[in-house]
Amino acid sequence: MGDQGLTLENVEIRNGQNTLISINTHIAPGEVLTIMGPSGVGKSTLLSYVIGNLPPGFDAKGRIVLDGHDITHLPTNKRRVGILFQDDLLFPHMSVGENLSFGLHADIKGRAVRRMHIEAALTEINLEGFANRDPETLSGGQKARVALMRMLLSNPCALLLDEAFARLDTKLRGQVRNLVFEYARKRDLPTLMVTHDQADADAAGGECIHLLEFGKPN
Ligand SMILES: Nc1ncnc2c1ncn2[C@@H]1O[C@H](COP(=O)(O)OP(=O)(O)OP(=O)(O)O)[C@@H](O)[C@H]1O
Repeated sequence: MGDQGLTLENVEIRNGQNTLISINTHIAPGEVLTIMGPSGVGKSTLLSYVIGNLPPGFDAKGRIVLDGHDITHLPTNKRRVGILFQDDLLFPHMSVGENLSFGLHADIKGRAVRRMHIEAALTEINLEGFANRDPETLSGGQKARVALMRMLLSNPCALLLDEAFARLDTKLRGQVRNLVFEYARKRDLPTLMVTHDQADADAAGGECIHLLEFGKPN
């Protein structure tokens, strides 16, 4: 068994001739690494490399190692990396329970067993009895909690946050952020957060890397 946590080993992402990002770092279980920097510097592209979904036109070098396993060449669905985006909308044509079921790991089989997991998950986020609700009838905070839980139900071993709180108003932002960090700590998930908001970085409390225009950390 290798080191626990998420390692980006000499990762370099290029867009044609330009080096966009160059990073070499390790995030221990339960810790948050924040990445900040100007728009277009390549923050989201880095996260897409970590989940195995680099857009066409980019090249990347370097290894991604999760809990001692080299996941660099694994398909996205085998990486055990969860991601939350700012536009993490719930599927509107599905109930809250069906949305959660979408996240629930495929290894969990049987209708009754899956329903039990979903009920437990709803209780955990204080939304007991919400399984049949239409997501459109939920408040912003409730939707954010369901989106978080949908992602956690896939049992990720690392967490990525791509401006995940950007659309929430200040008060809600703080609450949802605290909840996400609480889960990350509780489940010992190494967390890589991209944000423009210093308050997110402050709340995370861990290391913060500021990327400059050409992707070089200062
Ligand atoms: N799918 C794509 N195809 C081609 N170029 C892309 C694609 N996605 C992003 N880019 C370009 O790659 C560069 C990095 O984009 P990226 O979204 O990673 O930046 P970012 O730092 O996350 O920016 P922001 O803070 O605005 O979200 C930008 O110049 C962008 O225009």
